[in-house]
Amino acid sequence: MNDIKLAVLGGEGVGKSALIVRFLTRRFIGEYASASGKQHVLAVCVALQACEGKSTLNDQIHWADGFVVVYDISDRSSFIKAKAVVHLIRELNLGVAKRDADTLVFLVGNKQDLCHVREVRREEGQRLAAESQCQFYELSAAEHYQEVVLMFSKMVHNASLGGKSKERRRRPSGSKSMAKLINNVFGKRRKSV
Ligand SMILES: Nc1nc2c(ncn2[C@@H]2O[C@H](COP(=O)(O)OP(=O)(O)OP(=O)(O)O)[C@@H](O)[C@H]2O)c(=O)[nH]1
Repeated sequence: MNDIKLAVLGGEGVGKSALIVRFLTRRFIGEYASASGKQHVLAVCVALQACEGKSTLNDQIHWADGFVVVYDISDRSSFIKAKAVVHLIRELNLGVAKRDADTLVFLVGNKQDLCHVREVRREEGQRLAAESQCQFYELSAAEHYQEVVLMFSKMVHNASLGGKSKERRRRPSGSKSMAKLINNVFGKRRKSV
């Protein structure tokens, strides 16, 4: 079995859990279910209260094979947070595959169904993604099942080609202890599926 570990990052209430639940269960709000198939995907969802320090972030999320940074298009403050996180990931050189720099960090503008109260223009998301060498998605966990699945499937695929999983599997620290560490650092509830 090939384990893929994804860190889903973003401000509070941007829809991190909703996206993960959509991907794993097809439901918008529903029960959590285990992923089946050859690959086991662990998605650790972290709500960022304040911008964490460089070394702290590096110490705590370097284990991830891929990063999904989420903001809510109807909440500008969540975009500012996402921007800070993306910059930090880039500064720390996390999520850089040898093949392509942009394969392992995705910037996701969620809640597209709320575009009538939009605070972040699509172009702003696109620009940030282009500047930071991320892939950009704007979608809705509430309404766009296919797009959510496509986005995560692409990330899982990219991460499985990243080659970091193999190296990491030899490390003594497992995902459970890492998740615990994240909880300590961010001091926030964590959901893992
Ligand atoms: N309209 C709309 N609401 C959404 C969407 N995704 C999530 N929500 C709602 O946004 C709220 C927060 O969603 P969560 O998935 O709990 O967000 P989170 O980022 O995991 O939140 P924290 O655990 O607090 O960090 C819930 O009320 C969801 O129903 C979406 O695509 N559209």
